[in-house]
Amino acid sequence: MDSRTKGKTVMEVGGDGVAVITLINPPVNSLSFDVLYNLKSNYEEALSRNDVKAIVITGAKGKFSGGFDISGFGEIQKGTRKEPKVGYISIDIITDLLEAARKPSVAAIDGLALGGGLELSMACHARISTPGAQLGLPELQLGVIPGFGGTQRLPRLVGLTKALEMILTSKPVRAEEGHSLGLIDAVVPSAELLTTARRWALDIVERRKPWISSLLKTDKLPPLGEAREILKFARGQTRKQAPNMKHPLMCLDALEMGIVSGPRAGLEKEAEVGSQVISLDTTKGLIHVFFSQRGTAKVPGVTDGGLVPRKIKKVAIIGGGLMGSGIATALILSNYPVILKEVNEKFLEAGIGRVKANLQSRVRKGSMSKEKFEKTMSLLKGSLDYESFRDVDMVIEAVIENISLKQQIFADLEKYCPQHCILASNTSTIDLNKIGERTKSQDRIVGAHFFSPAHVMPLLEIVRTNHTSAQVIVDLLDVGKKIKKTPVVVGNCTGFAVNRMFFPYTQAAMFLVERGADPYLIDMAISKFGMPMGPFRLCDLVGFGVAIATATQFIENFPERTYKSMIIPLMQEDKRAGEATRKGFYLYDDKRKAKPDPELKKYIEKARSISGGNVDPKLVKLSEKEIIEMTFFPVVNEACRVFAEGIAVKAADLDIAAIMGMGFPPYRGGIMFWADSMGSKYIYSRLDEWSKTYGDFFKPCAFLAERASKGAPLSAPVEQARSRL
Ligand SMILES: CCCCC[C@H](O)CC(=O)SCCNC(=O)CCNC(=O)[C@H](O)C(C)(C)COP(=O)(O)OP(=O)(O)OC[C@H]1O[C@@H](n2cnc3c(N)ncnc32)[C@H](O)[C@@H]1OP(=O)(O)O
Ligand SMILES: NC(=O)c1ccc[n+]([C@@H]2O[C@H](COP(=O)([O-])OP(=O)(O)OC[C@H]3O[C@@H](n4cnc5c(N)ncnc54)[C@H](O)[C@@H]3O)[C@@H](O)[C@H]2O)c1
Repeated sequence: MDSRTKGKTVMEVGGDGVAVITLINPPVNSLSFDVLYNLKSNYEEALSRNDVKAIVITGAKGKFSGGFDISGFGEIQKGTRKEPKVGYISIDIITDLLEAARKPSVAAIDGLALGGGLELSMACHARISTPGAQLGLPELQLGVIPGFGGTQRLPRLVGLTKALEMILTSKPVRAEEGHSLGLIDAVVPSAELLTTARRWALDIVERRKPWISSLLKTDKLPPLGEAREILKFARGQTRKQAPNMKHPLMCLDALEMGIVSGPRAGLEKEAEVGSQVISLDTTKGLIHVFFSQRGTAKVPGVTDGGLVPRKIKKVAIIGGGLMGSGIATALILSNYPVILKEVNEKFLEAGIGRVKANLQSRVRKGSMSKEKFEKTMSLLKGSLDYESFRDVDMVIEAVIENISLKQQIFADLEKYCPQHCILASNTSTIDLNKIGERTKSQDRIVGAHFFSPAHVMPLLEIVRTNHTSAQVIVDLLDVGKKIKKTPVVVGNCTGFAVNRMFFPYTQAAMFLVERGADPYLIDMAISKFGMPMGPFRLCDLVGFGVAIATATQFIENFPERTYKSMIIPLMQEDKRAGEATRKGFYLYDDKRKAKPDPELKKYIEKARSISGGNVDPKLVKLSEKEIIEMTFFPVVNEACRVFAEGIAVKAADLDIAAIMGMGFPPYRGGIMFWADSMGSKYIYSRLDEWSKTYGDFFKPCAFLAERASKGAPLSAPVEQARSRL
């Protein structure tokens, strides 16, 4: 393959008169422009050759195609590649050359056919797949729309309702379901895939099998009135679920056009809006997230040294509380045998009970069978001592946040665990060097910071100290992948990356209400921005005990930039400690529904008199934009410090950490990506102005000041920015 080209297709013509065109672009045979243009020329050749009667399209190495090459969108967005004429690939090549050809084609699908991959196969005259193949149109999740005819062909093959479900949820179906839906014509074992597809193609030529153009099918489409009602409902749901995104509605426009005005008009509309969505900010954010998420496991100096992850056969967890039970659940769900250690029978039983409850909720929802539940639970063993730790490969400590207790535990672990055993802590704030102070095992001590609930939240912060060995990080990255977490490797400091970046978020919100802003309007503005909930609702959910313990760490470690509000401690004194006590910033009913509490005013006023601050008329009437800036720019400021100190290797890691650890809206691309969309100069100038009026909590850090002075992006690598400065 030419090193400048990205992928290719090859064509082989058999003695049976079938031309097999294979898509080759590892690792997922994505459809780069090179692959698509090669496919076109192979196709033209196949159509012009007298020895070719029919065509089979397949993918190399057990994968049909993962869709259009996503990096192509980035090239178009950056202007490094000119977008082809609107509709050129979808109409000129896929529809007019391929689907309308005089010779039939069959798609032979192994592994996956996603996005453009499935769309290409839907333009073929039949689809044969192997069992378990994944078929889907996940484009909306990337901020784009199916742009190779998927909005037109999928409803015609599987019906409008199912097509909408597949497109709007981005969820693929398996081959077996695809077969029952009419998307797949036959499911055959892998070894028979190509022979069956060839025979099928020749059968179409001989008219033993129907020659079907998906685009011209109408039998699965509902009558027009009904279709309009279905689309109206889908639009309503989409507006509710994705209020800040335009592309899902634009996708529905293309679907509707095809149903109302016919498939050709639909294809044209799809091509038009498909081209428009590429330049939306939300699309840029989502594509950045796609690559950043896959980049977190690439750690310079760690994963590029040829180290192979060691096999972790057995894991021990110390502490079966909220976190320990969640971590145990995540591990046994991925088939790791786990020992759970607790202080006494009662706590052990409670811990195992929590794991059981986590799994039972899956059984209740129908996502886990009773047999699988029993089998999974059988991987968990309880223990009250360290005897069974003698053959474990990894320990994760998850006891209460108490430094001397953790130090004692690590000293014990050194005695009982084998020498190769990884010693991990789930601490949220404590310096790992201190935890390991009483051991000689610094090279195998690492942070495995899960987020609550640990079996649900997708992020795993892997915290390395200056002594943690690269092998231990590689091992933990592998465990993270196996338990389906996105790992982010960060350095050791108070709060690591996520908690440290986000500590100013709640503090900014407390500051604003003490100066007269309405807490419920703040929560509303932040939810509208796309966070799962606002800072006050979040404090209620986390509980004031945890909130105070965490705030104390930041007050101790970063006193010069911590806003010390008494609102939460005052409420806690009155035994309102958040949702668990049914009273916090909100009042909670039996169904845990939150409602504002007029009593809250009393605590705010008292806190204000303690801090000595005054109501500021400007802050009473903040616009939504101002609320967002005053709560998130301090977060950006702290993220800059985290990046400048090398706690995160790449700014993109902080984006993923913010999205997966705090629920920052993915379509905004993450905290640093979002900040760069506004520019370092602007953020610096706002923080600088507020710090002059309201104090050092808002003071921009040196890194931000430096980048702003040169107009450099915050996310540029640290060295590169230095050399530009
Ligand atoms: C004018 C243009 C119109 C275009 C119209 C068209 O309708 C648009 C599309 O088709 S958009 C693409 C739709 N496809 C997808 O969204 C699939 C995205 N990929 C995935 O979901 C997964 O990668 C997977 C299920 C295909 C494989 O998952 P797995 O866990 O096995 O592996 P990774 O996710 O780690 O991926 C391995 C490497 O492959 C790269 N990659 C995957 N898909 C694509 C792609 N479509 N384009 C480019 N690159 C892709 C991924 O980045 C990984 O790369 P590394 O460098 O990290 O190894
Ligand atoms: N709660 C969160 O949201 C959260 C999130 C991330 C990390 N963390 C961290 O995880 C750790 C645990 O937090 P949690 O919320 O699960 O606490 P928790 O109080 O729910 O559970 C701690 C458990 O540890 C047990 N324990 C205490 N000493 C022990 C010992 N010597 N041997 C075995 N078990 C012992 C206790 O009996 C208790 O069941 C803390 O370090 C915390 O900072 C918490």
